[in-house]
Amino acid sequence: MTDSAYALSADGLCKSFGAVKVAQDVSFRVATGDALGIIGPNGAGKTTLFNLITGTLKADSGTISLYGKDITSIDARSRCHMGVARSFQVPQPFSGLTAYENVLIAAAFGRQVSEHAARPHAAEAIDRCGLGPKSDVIAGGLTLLDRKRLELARALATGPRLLLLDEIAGGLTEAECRDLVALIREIRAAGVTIIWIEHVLHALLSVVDSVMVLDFGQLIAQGDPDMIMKNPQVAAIYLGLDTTEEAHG
Ligand SMILES: Nc1ncnc2c1ncn2[C@@H]1O[C@H](COP(=O)(O)OP(=O)(O)OP(=O)(O)O)[C@@H](O)[C@H]1O
Repeated sequence: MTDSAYALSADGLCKSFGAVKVAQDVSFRVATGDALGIIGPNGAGKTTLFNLITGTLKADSGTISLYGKDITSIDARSRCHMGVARSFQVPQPFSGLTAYENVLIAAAFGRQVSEHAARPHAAEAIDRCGLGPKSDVIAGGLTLLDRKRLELARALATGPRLLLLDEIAGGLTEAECRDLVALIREIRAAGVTIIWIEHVLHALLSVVDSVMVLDFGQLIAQGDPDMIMKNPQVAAIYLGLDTTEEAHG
């Protein structure tokens, strides 16, 4: 595949906070239209990787390309305008504004258009995420599921080509989780490339084409979800299971 066939290419990303290495020579690619899952224990560096991709953090070394274009030295705002959007692990709406106003601001900012021109995009994102009946509700008063939907709606309103989801299923009931998975599938089917960090494995595995595993900032495995979940190193590190012969012996 040519470089531009990849929505995202990361090569040799390194990032440290003082002595703590949170990204250690991380390299991976996501083909356009694919969905990649990222798993790993708490503190493995997953969210940091998102911050490096969105540009809110600068890598110490390594490069990031979006559709074949090197964006390593491009700032976060420009990356957003180029089609990179994210949801946050803890929803971060403007809590005093309505759901619609939150999405409208995202649409105007992400698309670099006037408030007037942003309105149809905001309305579409609100509807797509099932927030139509709640559009006039103050964001701070929304339920957890609706705040997660609002996170998605705000990201979608920017018109993303690459959508980064950070633990969006956490804290939801089974039924809410199913709704969210259906919505993410729809977004993906519309051609948006997805990278999804998630601890709720059954939700993640029902959507993604491949999974990569981070531990202490290192990419320790990547590939087909079934193969990854059977990988003894992944079981030992991620699930805390000892799968060695001795453990069974
Ligand atoms: N801005 C920062 N300054 C210093 N240390 C940081 C900063 N951001 C993250 N860290 C540290 O980097 C490590 C990786 O954090 P990160 O949030 O990327 O992990 P994570 O895999 O997303 O974890 P979780 O699953 O708990 O969300 C942690 O030890 C964290 O405390």
